[in-house]
Amino acid sequence: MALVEVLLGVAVLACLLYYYATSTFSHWAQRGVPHLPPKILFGNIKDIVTFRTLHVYGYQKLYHHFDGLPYAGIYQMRTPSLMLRDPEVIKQFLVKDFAHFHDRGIFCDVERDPMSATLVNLSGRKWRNLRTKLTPSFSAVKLKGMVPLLNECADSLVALVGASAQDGEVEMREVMAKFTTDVIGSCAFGLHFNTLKDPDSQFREMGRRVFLPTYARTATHLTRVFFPALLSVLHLRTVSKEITDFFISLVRDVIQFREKSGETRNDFMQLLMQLRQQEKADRDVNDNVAKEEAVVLDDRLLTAQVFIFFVAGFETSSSTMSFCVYELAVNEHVQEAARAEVDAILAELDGQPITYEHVAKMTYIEKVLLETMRKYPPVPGLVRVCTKPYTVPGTKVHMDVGSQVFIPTFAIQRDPDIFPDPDRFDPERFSEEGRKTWHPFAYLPFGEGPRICIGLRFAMVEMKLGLARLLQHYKLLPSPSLPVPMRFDPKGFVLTAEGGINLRIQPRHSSTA
Ligand code: HEM
Repeated sequence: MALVEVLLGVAVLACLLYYYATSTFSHWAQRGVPHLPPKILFGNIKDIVTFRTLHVYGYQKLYHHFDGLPYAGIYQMRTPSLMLRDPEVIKQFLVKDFAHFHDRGIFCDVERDPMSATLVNLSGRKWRNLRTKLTPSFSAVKLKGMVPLLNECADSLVALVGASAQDGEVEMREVMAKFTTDVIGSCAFGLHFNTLKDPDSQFREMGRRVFLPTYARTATHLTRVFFPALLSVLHLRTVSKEITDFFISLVRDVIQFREKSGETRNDFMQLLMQLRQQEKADRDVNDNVAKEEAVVLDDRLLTAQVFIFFVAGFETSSSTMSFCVYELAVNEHVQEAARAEVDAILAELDGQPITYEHVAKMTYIEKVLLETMRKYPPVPGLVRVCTKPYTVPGTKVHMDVGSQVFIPTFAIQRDPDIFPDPDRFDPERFSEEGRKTWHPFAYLPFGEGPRICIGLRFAMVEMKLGLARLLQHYKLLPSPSLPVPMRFDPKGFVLTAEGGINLRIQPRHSSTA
């Protein structure tokens, strides 16, 4: 009898599990949206979830399965997701109908996971409110003030490349990670330290831990996107307690130091501290913002924003710069053209440090970076959730609140029908003429619409300046061990070159040898 009960229990549990795993699988058929038959538990992304295929290639395969269609339905495990393909449709969702899709649907639990209340994760009015507050910190005027800090970091970059060359070879991924850590440390956290000179700095170590490519981390990211509720049920944190505590105490120390010493600096920390003070003054005068809409820039929220500048800004820029030097090394003519531009600008400066205005003149280097991000978008896909019931224009496809939209950036930017010969590295795709050949919404490395990357301009200045200084001092050549074409690390959530980017470095002037 007991055995029968146990078997019955197991059978009921199995049925419930089966129901849970498949209950969403009629979603696209009911709406008449083209789709592929999903597999139990995995939907259409089994090869991605089981790490048999790198995520970008997995989505690229799905994308091409629906060639010729403006959109298609996919199942990301059991979550139905509308995959947008046509740039005009993408524009419709990201810009014209933004009011229906302003959130990413990412788990955010301020109490348990204080670092989760970031501009990237927040939703609705809270996001809007915070975005409005933070936007002025990224204005051209503010960035201009940060160029001297960037110049200091670029000096260290040049020195580090020279110092780390072993038998003339340097692993550039690590060097670029140190440079962008230094930049964020200086411009966001207001630190006077130098990771480039001190390879074991704790700050760099924390950066390494946040981004260490592991299967577990990729699995947590996937859970966060596709099963946000599970994170909460399992009491999982997106950022470990150790890392959270490190950043909270770091920010607290910097704030206390500045408040006590009266020291100021042209960095994001200062701008956020000013914002906090301004906000406090406004609150004292005017207390009429509805509570649920208000975002009060207290120490926790301030720390979370500085932290997200680090998370969103460090790996993305470092990965772009690494892929960029890779392409410059294997495309010598592009490198020479970029160097000619740098030399001409430096000649104008006659030994003075590079200014914001001179960075703006680096139009060829800009094209090189844009082409790098076409081939290697650091964020290879965009996600939105429906926040207000929606019907896809000109169709009967109805979307409920909470349903997901996915834009496969990597696949679109490597689609040969949009960017012919997509593996060829050609900065001229971004010339005035080149730009006329593709739809602006087919190029999305920074996203688009009101939720576009807030750090776009900062990242471009940082990367242009760093590259210009490298080209000023070194010739970059492929080392014999450099894989051509590029191979990606299968464990990475962000695109990472497998085995690093080893380049041969030839100093142009004896002083940098
Ligand atoms: C090469 C460098 C970078 C790339 C490729 C990049 C890419 C992106 C992308 C694709 C998004 C999502 C946009 C969307 O959903 O439409 C994003 C959002 C964001 N990025 Fe960046 N990013 C870079 C650098 C930075 C830097 C340097 C910072 C800060 C200093 C930063 C801060 C943010 C923030 C806070 C958001 C969330 C914006 C919002 O939801 O309102 N990013 N970025």
